[in-house]
Amino acid sequence: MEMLKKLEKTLKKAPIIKKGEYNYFVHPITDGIPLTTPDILEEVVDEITKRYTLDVDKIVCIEAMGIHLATALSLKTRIPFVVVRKREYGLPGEVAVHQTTGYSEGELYINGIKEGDRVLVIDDVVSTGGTLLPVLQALKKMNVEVAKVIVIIEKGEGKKLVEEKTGHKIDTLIKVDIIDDKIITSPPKEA
Ligand SMILES: O=P(O)(O)OC[C@H]1O[C@H](OP(=O)(O)OP(=O)(O)O)[C@H](O)[C@@H]1O
Ligand SMILES: Nc1nc2[nH]cnc2c(=O)[nH]1
Repeated sequence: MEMLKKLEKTLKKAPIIKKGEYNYFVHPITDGIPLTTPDILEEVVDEITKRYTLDVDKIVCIEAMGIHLATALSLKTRIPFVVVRKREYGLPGEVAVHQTTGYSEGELYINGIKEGDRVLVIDDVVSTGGTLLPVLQALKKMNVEVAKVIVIIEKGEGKKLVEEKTGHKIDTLIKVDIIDDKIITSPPKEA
């Protein structure tokens, strides 16, 4: 993980809270607390632009903790971004998506993306896959071309599940395991 020093260092010391039975790590990239420094944001988006060529029309992120990533990436690449919101707008063509995570569930609403758009989907973490999977399935039904899926942190089996169910490769920057209340980081698990 030579390139993602700050991300790795801060993840290793991230606090873990219990949400029911779910072990939830708290980190600036995924929660905006305790402090999201320009350095850590820059390290992440610099690594993304170093590793991947992003020839897409739009960056698609998911509210809430994909928005700062899309913003930083958009400023760097000049590619505009769209937010899949937790709020219904009722705009023509709006598509609702049911999201579930290890600790919550709700609706997400897709606006601003049309058939034929070539997009990058970016999010902060994939854990159960209950957010990314239905979003990718909805975009497929909308005949949107998902050229790339990037998630900063992979945790649990969600990445594998989403790859198997959608056929998309999910590119991640770092893998997190929580074992005996300790955070272990490792390079992404390549399928
Ligand atoms: O793979 P999953 O189990 O779906 O977990 C990943 C999702 O969990 C968080 O979203 P959430 O809506 O919980 O919180 P946020 O509003 O802080 O982004 C995170 O931003 C991911 O979108
Ligand atoms: N910050 C954070 N976000 C999550 N989203 C799904 N799982 C997690 C987690 O463990 N930590």
